[in-house]
Amino acid sequence: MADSAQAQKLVYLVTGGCGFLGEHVVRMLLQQEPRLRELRIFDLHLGPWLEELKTGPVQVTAIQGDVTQAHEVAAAVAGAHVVIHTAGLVDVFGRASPETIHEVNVQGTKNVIEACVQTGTQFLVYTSSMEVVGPNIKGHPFYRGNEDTPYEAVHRHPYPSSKARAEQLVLEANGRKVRGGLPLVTCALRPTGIYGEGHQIMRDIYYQGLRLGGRLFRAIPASVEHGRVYVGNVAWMHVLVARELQQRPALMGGQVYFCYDKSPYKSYEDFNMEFLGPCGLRLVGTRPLLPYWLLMLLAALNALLQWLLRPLLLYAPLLNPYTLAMANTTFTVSTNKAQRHFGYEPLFSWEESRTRTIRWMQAMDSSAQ
Ligand SMILES: NC(=O)C1=CN([C@@H]2O[C@H](COP(=O)(O)OP(=O)(O)OC[C@H]3O[C@@H](n4cnc5c(N)ncnc54)[C@H](O)[C@@H]3O)[C@@H](O)[C@H]2O)C=CC1
Ligand SMILES: C[C@H](CCCC(C)(C)O)[C@H]1CC[C@H]2[C@@H]3[C@H](O)CC4=CC(=O)CC[C@]4(C)[C@H]3CC[C@]12C
Repeated sequence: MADSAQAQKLVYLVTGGCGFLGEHVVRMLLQQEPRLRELRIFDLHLGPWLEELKTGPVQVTAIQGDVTQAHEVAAAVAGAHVVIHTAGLVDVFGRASPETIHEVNVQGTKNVIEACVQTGTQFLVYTSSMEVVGPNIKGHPFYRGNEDTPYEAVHRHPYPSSKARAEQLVLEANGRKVRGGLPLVTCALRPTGIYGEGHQIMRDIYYQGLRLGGRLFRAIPASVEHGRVYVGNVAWMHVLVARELQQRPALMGGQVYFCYDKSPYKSYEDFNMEFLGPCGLRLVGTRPLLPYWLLMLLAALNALLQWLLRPLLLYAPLLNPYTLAMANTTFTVSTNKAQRHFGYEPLFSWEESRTRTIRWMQAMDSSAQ
């Protein structure tokens, strides 16, 4: 009876709800969360697609706001039962300054936590990242690891450092008393590299391939495995974890969960070819065409150029020392913790995830022509 008493009673807030992952979380909540009364979508930039959601049975409230502004966050959080905090500055290309990345990812998360405490919101789900673990600066492989696998997590880059600090703050906040006296229940989800409809980096690589006459050149050995997970499954995990956190706070509060599904273990480039291949692109070479030291040199040159050109223009290519190290270090996850703790099974099979992603890329292609 508890469930029917709660029917259509809950208010959810999704920060970053207009981003790549955020949009999938929003749509998944509307499809899969029957207890939803109101869905608040908080983002710096609101998408026009939100309008089409406003005609359904759930009240959809779009809030244009900035997570770095505590008062804007508090106003959005007030009265929400659950907050899913996906907003973040995802930048490993040097587009934003380290201070800005820290401000959005760390201060923004502090603001969300404080808003929950002050306004009495009891459940907080944080979108963390595999990057809070690694790959580390020493390039140690993480091979089919799980949440308990020992690994020396050492970061220097602002993005993983900020995600790690934000995750720590969220986990430490578990158990704090919120307004009204109930304990805050928090947990963090750590996606590996997300792919699927709307993935900007995949789009960039696709257009890069087109500019190179339909070819991409292998830079990374096929033996280096990189963990990937389909955006629909990451979204589903967020919906499920938010629901189950309310049922099993003692088990799930303060926990971290990797996001995983049945996507195959492959190198970053070979995995991308699962989608780029059917769109007409070819990966040239069975081995890297350039030796690693030369790639490292080019990456360093890109970093230097970025620094030199900064006063004039933003030069932010895909290749830099950090992205090269990321792509060139094995990092894969093999775990069933989410299944054990809250019954997670991927909603989309690998075949379906692949088909959906290819269909999106082909549609993008035809609309570009
Ligand atoms: N894309 C990936 O492969 C992975 C992403 N993540 C995490 O998932 C979350 C979502 O990432 P994506 O969807 O890929 O990125 P995204 O850039 O597409 O989405 C982030 C959203 O946050 C919003 N946002 C940024 N700064 C904001 C601010 N100051 N105030 C309010 N909203 C702000 C953006 O406008 C955007 O809509 C991030 O927290 C990211 O760290 C974690 C693992 C992998
Ligand atoms: C852009 C990189 C691939 C470049 C290939 C090269 C060097 C040959 O040109 C991407 C390789 C690994 C990606 C990252 C990884 O999937 C983990 C991530 C987790 C996040 O939380 C955010 C995104 C990312 C950092 C992702 C970004 C692109 C790569 C570095």
